[in-house]
Amino acid sequence: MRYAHEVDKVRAAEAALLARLPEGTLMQRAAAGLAAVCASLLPRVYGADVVLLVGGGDNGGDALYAGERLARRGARVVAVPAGSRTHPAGLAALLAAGGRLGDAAEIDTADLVIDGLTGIGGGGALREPYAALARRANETPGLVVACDVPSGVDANSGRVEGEAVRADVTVTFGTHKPGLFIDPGAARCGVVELVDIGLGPELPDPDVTVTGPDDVDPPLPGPESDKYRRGVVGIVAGGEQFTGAAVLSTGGAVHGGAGMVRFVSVAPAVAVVRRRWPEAVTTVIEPGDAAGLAAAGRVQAWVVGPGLGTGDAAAALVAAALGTDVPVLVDADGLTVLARHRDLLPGRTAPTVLTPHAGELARLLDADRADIEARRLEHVRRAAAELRATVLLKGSTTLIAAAGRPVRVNPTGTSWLATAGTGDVLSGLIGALLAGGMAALDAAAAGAYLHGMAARLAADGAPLAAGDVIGALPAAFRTLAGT
Ligand SMILES: NC(=O)C1=CN([C@@H]2O[C@H](COP(=O)(O)OP(=O)(O)OC[C@H]3O[C@@H](n4cnc5c(N)ncnc54)[C@H](O)[C@@H]3O)[C@@H](O)[C@H]2O)[C@@H](O)CC1
Ligand SMILES: [K+]
Repeated sequence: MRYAHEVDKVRAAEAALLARLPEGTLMQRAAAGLAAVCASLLPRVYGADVVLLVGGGDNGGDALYAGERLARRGARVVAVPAGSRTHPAGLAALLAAGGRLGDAAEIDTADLVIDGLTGIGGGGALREPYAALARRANETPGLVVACDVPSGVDANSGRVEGEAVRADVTVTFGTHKPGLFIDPGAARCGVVELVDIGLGPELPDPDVTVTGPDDVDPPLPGPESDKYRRGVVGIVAGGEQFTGAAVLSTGGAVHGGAGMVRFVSVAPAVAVVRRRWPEAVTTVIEPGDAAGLAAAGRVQAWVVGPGLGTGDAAAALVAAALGTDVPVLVDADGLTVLARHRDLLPGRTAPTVLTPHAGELARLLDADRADIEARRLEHVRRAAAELRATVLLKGSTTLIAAAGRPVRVNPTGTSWLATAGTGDVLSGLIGALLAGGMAALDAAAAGAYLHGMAARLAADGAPLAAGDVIGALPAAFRTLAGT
C-alpha cells in the first residue's frame, strides 16, 4: 500500500532526522536519488543537455546538487534561477563540476529539465518568473522531471491554482505527499518515484493511503456459505417515474457478491427491476411506506436513495432505513434528503456510508461546490467528522474518509466513468460488500476499487454505459489475487 504524509509531518520527521545527521546529508541523499532517476531516463548521460529550473528554496538546492552529479558524469548542465536567492552551496557545487548559469531559452532544446522551482515550501499560484518557467517547461519536447512535487501543485491537497509543471516523472523524497495522489495535482506528476532518504522511522501514521489490490479483500464464499450467510442487501430505490437508477443499483449488488438482493420500491420500479434482475426478491410498497420497508424481511445492510426522489415520501424511507441497526449506505436523492434532515444521522450506532459527488457534499456541508472540488481532501475529512459517517467523495480522484483513519485514495477508474448511472452501480456494489460483513471503510474502498477497475476493463478506450460497468464486475473481481 502506498501512503502519504502531509507537509508538517514531513518537516517534523526531517527535523528529527537532521538532528542526528551531519548537515546537508538529507539534501545529498535526495539529490543522489534524483540524479540516479534522471540518469536512468537519459539514453546517455555524457553529452546530454540538462536544464535545472532553480527556485529560491531547498527544492532548488536539490536540483543543483543533482545537476552537479550529472555534470560530473559528463552532462552539459545549465541552471536557470527563478528566485532572487539561489541555494549558494548548491550553485557553487554545480559550477565547480562544470555546470553553468543560463537563461530560459535553453529549456526549449534540453534533453531533460529538472523542475526545482518549488517543493513542499510552495504555496498558492506560482508567481513570475516561476510561472513562465513552468509554462516553458511544459512546452519542451524534452523530458521533465519534477523534484519532490511538480511546482505549482499544492503538496498537501493536489490543488493547482495557476500554472503548474506537467512532469513525465516526479521524484519524491522520504514519503509521498497527498497532493501527488489527488487530482488535479496527481495528473501533473507522471510516474512517481519515491527516494528513501531514511525518513521512515521518524514518520507517524500516514495521512493518506492508496488502495492496492492486496487491500481489497471482499468476502469469499466457503463450503458453509448460503445466501443468508453471504449477506442480504436491501435496496430502496426508484420511484413512480425514475426506474433506471433502481435497475443499476440492483445490478451492482447482484454482481457485487450479495447472497441475496431484496428490492423494495413502488410498483413501477419493482416491475422494471424484476424484468432485468429476476435474481432480486422484490417487495412493492406504497410511496413513503416506512412500515413496508421494515416488513420486507431481514437484511444485513440497506442501500437507500438512487432515483428515490426528494419529497416527503423519499424522506420517510431514508429515515426508516437509517432507523435500523444495520449498516446503511445513502446515495443520490437520499443525500439530498439528508441535507435537509441531518438530524437522522447522529443517533445511529451501526455504520453509515455516504457516497456524494461534490455537488451533493456541498449541500450536506453547506459549502461551495467549487471549494470542495479544489480542496477535496479537506472536505471529505470534514464531512466524515461532522456527519459521523464513512464518506466516499466521487470525482476524478475518489477519496474515502472515516474519522481518525487515513483517507483512502482510489487508484482505479477512468474518465469514461463520468456518465449517468455509474454512481448507482457503485452504491449497490458497496451495499453488497457491507452486507457481506466488511467494515464500512473497507467496503467503500473495495467497492470504489472494483468499480473503477470494472470501468477500465469495460471502457478500454471507448465510451462506457453504466450497465457495462455491471457487466465487467466479474472480470474486476478476477483481477484480485486469490479470488
Ligand atoms: N527539509 C529537508 O530536510 C529536506 C528538504 N528537501 C527539499 O527541500 C524542499 C523544501 O524546501 P523549502 O522549505 O526551502 O521550500 P521550497 O524550496 O519548496 O519552496 C520555497 C521557495 O519557493 C518560493 N515560493 C513558494 N511559493 C511560491 C509561489 N507561489 N510562486 C513563486 N515562488 C514561490 C519561496 O519564495 C521560496 O524561495 C523539499 O520539497 C525538498 O525538495 C530535500 O532536500 C530533503 C531534505
Ligand atoms: K518541484
